Amino acid sequence: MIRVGVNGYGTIGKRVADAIRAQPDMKLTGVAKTRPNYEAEAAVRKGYPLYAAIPERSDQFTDAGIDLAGEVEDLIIASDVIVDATPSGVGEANCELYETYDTPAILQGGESADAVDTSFVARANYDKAEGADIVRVVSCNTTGLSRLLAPLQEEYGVEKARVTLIRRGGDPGQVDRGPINDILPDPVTVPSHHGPDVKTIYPDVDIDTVGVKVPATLMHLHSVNVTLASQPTVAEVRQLLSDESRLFLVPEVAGIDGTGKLKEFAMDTGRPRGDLWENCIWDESIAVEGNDLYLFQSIHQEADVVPENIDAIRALTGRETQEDSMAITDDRLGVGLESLFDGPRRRVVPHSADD
Ligand SMILES: NC(=O)C1=CN([C@@H]2O[C@H](COP(=O)(O)OP(=O)(O)OC[C@H]3O[C@@H](n4cnc5c(N)ncnc54)[C@H](OP(=O)(O)O)[C@@H]3O)[C@@H](O)[C@H]2O)C=CC1
Ligand SMILES: O=C(OP(=O)(O)O)[C@H](O)COP(=O)(O)O
Repeated sequence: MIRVGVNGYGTIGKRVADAIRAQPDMKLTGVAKTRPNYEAEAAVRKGYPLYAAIPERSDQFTDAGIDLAGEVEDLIIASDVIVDATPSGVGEANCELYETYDTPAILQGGESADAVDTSFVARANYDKAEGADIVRVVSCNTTGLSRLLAPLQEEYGVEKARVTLIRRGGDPGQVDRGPINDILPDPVTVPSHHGPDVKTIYPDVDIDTVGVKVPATLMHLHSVNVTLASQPTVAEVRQLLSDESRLFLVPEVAGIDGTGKLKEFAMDTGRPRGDLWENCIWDESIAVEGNDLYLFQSIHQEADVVPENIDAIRALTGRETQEDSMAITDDRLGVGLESLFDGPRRRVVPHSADD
């Protein structure tokens, strides 16, 4: 069993902790938090050993009636791998601690690519993580773009990608973010940072991106144009993309016209927190003009990086091949939604820990 600790139990950390628990080859050693808030309460209820991320605040937990398993250093010592899901910039600062205890760590997309041995997207560059000390699972948008480019690059070749990212202003729980009533070029500079971030995964791909922030919280939306090195038909592109477990082609028959219904659909299927781990590509949007491919895809920013963290754990430890790890992760989480409409119905929610 791979012993995995989660340092930073927030939007991403709590989802990754649940995903670790669903894996047959992983044991969650515990989670580290800075305060005994509602998320700490939920962790205790789930039976996750709780560690004090900031030792000086341990008394806050005791005062709140929460028994700590120790301090964050104890969690690091007890783990083979640490998933760091602390706020942007904190992960990089924590690396010294991980190195002190010679414990490999997985950082998140808010950290700098320069701070890690490699950036990571399972479908794109799984093998690069083997033996690394510090790996970065790239941000939700970069994950979504890299997952889409992978089969296109392999099958047709990508001459140039141009993407407009319509970015949600903040997550539902982030009440200090916006805009509330505006549409902002964000970043106003062109190209945005997303293209260079994709190049940390695919250095040779020519990609330009621009970003916009809107008053939404549920998901991001990408307007994608990829100039291919050949001229497939729409049917060929559709087949290629639908063969990817982490690309969900939203069928016309579903009547899903936006991110609101996508999330409602996810909740209706019983997905924990209404999470969508897959890129959600509108099937009707797939168009080919000569060798130019166009499509819309939505990215659930809180969720799509979760299976990537699980695969990064295995990739780091060299325990499984890319294909086997992704298959285990997808099966244990229930990744893959196509069959809900055109194939045999199957489970699309995580196994429980004792399955
Ligand atoms: N949310 C998103 O859409 C996405 C975020 N990411 C990236 O994931 C990372 C985490 O983001 P997200 O989960 O949204 O952030 P959150 O703020 O939701 O969660 C981070 C958690 O870390 C805890 N924390 C704060 N300081 C420390 C510390 N010093 N040590 C340990 N824990 C600490 C906080 O919990 P508490 O203080 O309660 O203990 C907080 O809940 C960032 O790099 C972000 O860029 C990547 C993809 C998508
Ligand atoms: O959208 C994201 O980052 P990105 O737009 O910089 O790729 C991630 O979801 C993190 O989002 P945030 O940095 O707006 O919280």
